[in-house]
Amino acid sequence: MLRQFHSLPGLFSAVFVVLMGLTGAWLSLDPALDRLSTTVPQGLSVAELAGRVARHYPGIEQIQRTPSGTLIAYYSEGGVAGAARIDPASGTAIAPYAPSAVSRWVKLLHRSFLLDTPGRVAAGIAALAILVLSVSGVLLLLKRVGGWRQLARPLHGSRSQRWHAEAARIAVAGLLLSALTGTYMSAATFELVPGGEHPEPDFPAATSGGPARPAATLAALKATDLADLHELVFPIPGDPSAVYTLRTAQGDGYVDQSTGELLSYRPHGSVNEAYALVYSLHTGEGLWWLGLLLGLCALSIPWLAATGATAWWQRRRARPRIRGNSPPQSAQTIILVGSENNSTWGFARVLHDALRATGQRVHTAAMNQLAARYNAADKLFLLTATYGDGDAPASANQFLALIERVPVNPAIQFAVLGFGDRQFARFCQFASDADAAMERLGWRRALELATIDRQSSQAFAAWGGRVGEWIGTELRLDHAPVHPPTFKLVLRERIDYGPQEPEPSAVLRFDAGRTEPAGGLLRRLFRPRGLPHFEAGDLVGIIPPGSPVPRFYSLASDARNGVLEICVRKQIGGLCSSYLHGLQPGDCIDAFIQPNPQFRPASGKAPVILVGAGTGIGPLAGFIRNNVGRHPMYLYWGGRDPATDFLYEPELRNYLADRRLTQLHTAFSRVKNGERVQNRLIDDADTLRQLIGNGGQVLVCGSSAMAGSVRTALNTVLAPLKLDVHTLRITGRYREDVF
Ligand SMILES: Cc1cc2nc3c(=O)[nH]c(=O)nc-3n(C[C@H](O)[C@H](O)[C@H](O)COP(=O)(O)O)c2cc1C
Repeated sequence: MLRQFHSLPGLFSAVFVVLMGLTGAWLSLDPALDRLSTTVPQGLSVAELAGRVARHYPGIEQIQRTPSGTLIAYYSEGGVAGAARIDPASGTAIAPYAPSAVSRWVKLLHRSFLLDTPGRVAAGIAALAILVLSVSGVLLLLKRVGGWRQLARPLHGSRSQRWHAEAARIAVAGLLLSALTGTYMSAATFELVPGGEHPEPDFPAATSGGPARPAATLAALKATDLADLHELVFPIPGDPSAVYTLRTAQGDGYVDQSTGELLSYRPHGSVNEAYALVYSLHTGEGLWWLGLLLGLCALSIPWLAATGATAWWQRRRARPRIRGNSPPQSAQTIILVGSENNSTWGFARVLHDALRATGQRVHTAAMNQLAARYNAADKLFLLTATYGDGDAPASANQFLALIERVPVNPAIQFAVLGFGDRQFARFCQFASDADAAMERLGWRRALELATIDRQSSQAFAAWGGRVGEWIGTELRLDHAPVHPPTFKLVLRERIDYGPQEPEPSAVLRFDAGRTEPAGGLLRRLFRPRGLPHFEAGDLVGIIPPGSPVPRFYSLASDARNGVLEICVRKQIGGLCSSYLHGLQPGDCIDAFIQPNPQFRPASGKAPVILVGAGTGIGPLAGFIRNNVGRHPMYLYWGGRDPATDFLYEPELRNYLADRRLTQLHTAFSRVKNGERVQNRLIDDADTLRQLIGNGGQVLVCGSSAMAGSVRTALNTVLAPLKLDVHTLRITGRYREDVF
């Protein structure tokens, strides 16, 4: 909901908002340039200045002082009107005054998109849109990092998400201020709120009528500090009833040209003063440094628009489409889905369509969208995958907290179907947790928890039979697995480790098998032809011959590295790993990319602690390879035997030499006094405490057994800091990619 509240105004107003940001940034330079070309004299009175100017310009009509302190004299000479910027020290001209036509045009563009009144309305709406975007953006950011105190925390997510949030984090205070003041000023233009206009003082009924005396001698002008001056209008020469008009920061009045007395005066009200402050805060006039800061923040708007639109598009593309989705309050059946990589949505869609075909009104949504009430529902299905090491998938990661707060609905009966993979130690653990929570809270169970291993269509159809018995209608659930479109990869290189061993490992490097751009800059700028976008830590899905179900491998390279690299151990009896190990250079495979934005080093300079075992080193090696900023990175890795499976050994030595890797700690289990990676963590406890105490984050990749031992070891290491893995995990500083 909050995300929609952020995305929709952003998408609708993008062009206007970007235009406003760019023009605002341009205009922010004016006060600073003005200030640079102006000397502000201390202790000079308006009388002294007026005297000096009048000496050089006998036909002086008016002196204006801009908020930055620039003095402009308007005069007439031989019947010709002129204007000049004045040096306050001498009263002479510094240069003729001619406001920049470009600045005027940019100001008009900023205020009204050059469209007069309709444009002013549009500009007001654009300012309001920036306000809404800033407020909703801050709320989203806080939700993402876990509260105010975590605001500076490293960010995770896809590249566009991180770039968007990173820029927003820096610029949001400035954007909020500009948007708030801009919205107020627009509202004041249309008299929706009090503005800056103030009533003129009453024109004096009578003047002394005496002869005009030099401005420099007039008491009221002597008593006014130049720093307070807005405008001084000189009397028409030869008219004894004419007066000086004096406008200052505090109020406006008329001054007798003979006695120098202040004849009438009207101080500005607090509303005028507040508006003047709003104006300064928005334009930077009188506060040039603030203007420049706001201008820099405004420059982030095009960047935020581009990265925000990309993130929105990526999310939209990944979103499953459900036909005939009834609103939650009128649906008889509710299907809630827990999914990370979308395949569970495919199963949910089949169930949704089959139930609709029986005449039911069905509502399907993510488990995180659990509603507080379902007025018409009597059936609730939870279809959920499990991720990490028995954790919730992305679309269900708030479900267990949400269900605690929702009142139990006795009219509804529930059934949970878990999707998982028996290769994982905690098979369908999250489905089991969700099922147990429902039961504990008192929801009525219709079917026992059922599980589906590796997206088996047969098991799903069989479960459909049980659902049919429950609802008293035959239900056919025919699920044909749909994968994202695949692309071809050609094996270019393989590096074998321990080929004589029963379970050898190999680093496999693929490319798209097409001509690549010439080397050097071109190659660095453009992705090699044919490879889609991916980053180290994403997953590549490979469908082995003889199975409809893809197997996923963590990527050890970034598309810009020019290859798609994975590190694979051959499992005894493993269909896909045997297939991959059987490939020779030149052989082709079909693959697709599954983004895994959770598993990336966060942005920023905080130390990164990489922990892995076996082929879990793949994505970690990719992170180190791409650590071109030389941020501190520490690798703890466990293998079996340095003679046969020291994966990436030469690369790691190079990375240590060129400082992409700060320290390397290895442990080997199949040597004399063999050790595992968790032993290294305990050995290095002091360093780890220091790194994590300094905001370091931990990324773990490997088997679930190893991940469990690493958690235990790190909990021991962190105990003196009163920290644990759970706390790090909920603040996004502990991430696992477990297989
Ligand atoms: C990184 C990763 C971790 C996984 N962890 C588990 C797990 O702990 N337990 C389990 O039963 N299945 C696990 N799985 C398997 C998924 O739950 C299973 O493939 C599911 O069908 C994916 O559904 P989805 O595409 O809707 O996310 C994992 C899969 C991946 C890629």
